[in-house]
Amino acid sequence: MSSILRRCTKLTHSGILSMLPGSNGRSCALQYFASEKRYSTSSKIKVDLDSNTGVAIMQFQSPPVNSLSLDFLTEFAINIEKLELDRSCRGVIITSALPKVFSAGLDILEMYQKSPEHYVEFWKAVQEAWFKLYGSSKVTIAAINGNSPAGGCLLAMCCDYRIMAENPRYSIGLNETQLGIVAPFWFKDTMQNVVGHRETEKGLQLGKLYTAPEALKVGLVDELVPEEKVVSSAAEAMSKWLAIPDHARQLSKSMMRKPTIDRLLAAREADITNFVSFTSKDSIQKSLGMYMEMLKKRRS
Ligand SMILES: CCCCCCCCCCC/C=C/C(=O)SCCNC(=O)CCNC(=O)[C@H](O)C(C)(C)COP(=O)(O)OP(=O)(O)OC[C@H]1O[C@@H](n2cnc3c(N)ncnc32)[C@H](O)[C@@H]1OP(=O)(O)O
Repeated sequence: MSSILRRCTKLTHSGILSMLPGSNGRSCALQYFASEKRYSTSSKIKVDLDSNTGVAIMQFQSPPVNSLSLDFLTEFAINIEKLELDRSCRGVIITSALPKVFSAGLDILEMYQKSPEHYVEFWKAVQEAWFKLYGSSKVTIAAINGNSPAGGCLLAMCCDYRIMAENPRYSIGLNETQLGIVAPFWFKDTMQNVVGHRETEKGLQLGKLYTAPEALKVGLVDELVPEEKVVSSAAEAMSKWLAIPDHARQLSKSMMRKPTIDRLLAAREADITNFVSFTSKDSIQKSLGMYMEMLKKRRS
C-alpha cells in the first residue's frame, strides 16, 4: 500500500497528473487501482482489485446521486460477497465516482406507490447488503467524498473506518425522521456502535445531518482530509489496518459485531413485515411524496 502512496506522491510532484484532465489526488489513487485487475464492471458499481496489495476499490457510479435502488443494492451485495470469498482480497475501500455525493441513501422511489411484494423484495435487499458489509471479514474503509444521508450513512457506518472530505457543505447522518419515517432498530444499533447511546438518541430523533466537522467531533467519521486526498488517505489508513494479522483482527471484529448481527438475524422476517406495513400506510406514503416534491422544488 505504501508503494501506492509513493507512486501517487511521485506522480503528483512530477506534475504528470496535473496534465491529465480532471486530475487530482483522488484520481491518482483511482488511476493506480484502475491499472490493476478490473474485478467487476456492473452498471452501477465498479470494483478494481490490486493483486499486489490485496486492496479492492469499489466506486459507486449510479447518477444522479448513487441512491440505493433494488438493482444497486443487489449489485452491491454480490460484489461484497465476491470479494469476501476471494482470499487474495484483504481490504475494500468504498467511495463514489460522482461529484458531491457519496450516496443519497435508499432510493425513495422504491418505497413509494409500489406493491407490498415489491416492498418485501426491496427490504430483503437492504437487509442483505447490510449483512454482507457489516459482517465482512475484510478491512472496510469508507472514503466519503460527498453527502451521505440515511442509507448512505448506514453504509459508511458499516465500515471499519471512515474518512470524509473536509468540505463543510457535505453532511452525513440518519435523517429519516425528517422524511417522516423511522430508522429501523438495526440502523440505530449500527449508529450506536459507532457514536454511543446519547449521540444516537439525539441524532436519530432530530434526524440530524452532521456537517463534516460535526461528524468528526462526535466520532461519526474518524478523519477529515482535503477532498482530493480522500482516497489516498483511505489507502494510507488501509495499510495500517493491514499490518495487523488477519486472523486476530477478524476474530476481534466478529466478536464486536456478532451480537448486532444476531439481533437482526433473529428478527429478519418480523423486520420485513414491519417495513411493509409501515411503508404501506397512507400517512407514510404522503410523507414520502411530500419529501420527493420538496427535493424537486429545492432544485428548481
Ligand atoms: C415501527 C418502526 C418500523 C420501521 C420500519 C422501517 C421504516 C422505513 C425505514 C426506511 C429507512 C430509510 C432510509 C433512507 O435512506 S431514506 C432516503 C433518505 N435520503 C435523503 O433524504 C436524501 C435526499 N437527497 C438529498 O438530500 C440530495 O439529493 C443530495 C444532498 C443527496 C444531493 O443533492 P443534489 O443537489 O446534488 O441533487 P438533487 O437533490 O438535485 O437530486 C438529484 C435527483 O435525485 C433525486 N434524489 C435525491 N435523493 C434521492 C433518493 N434518496 N431517492 C430517490 N431519488 C433521489 C432528486 O429527487 C433529484 O431528482 P430529479 O432530477 O428528478 O429532480
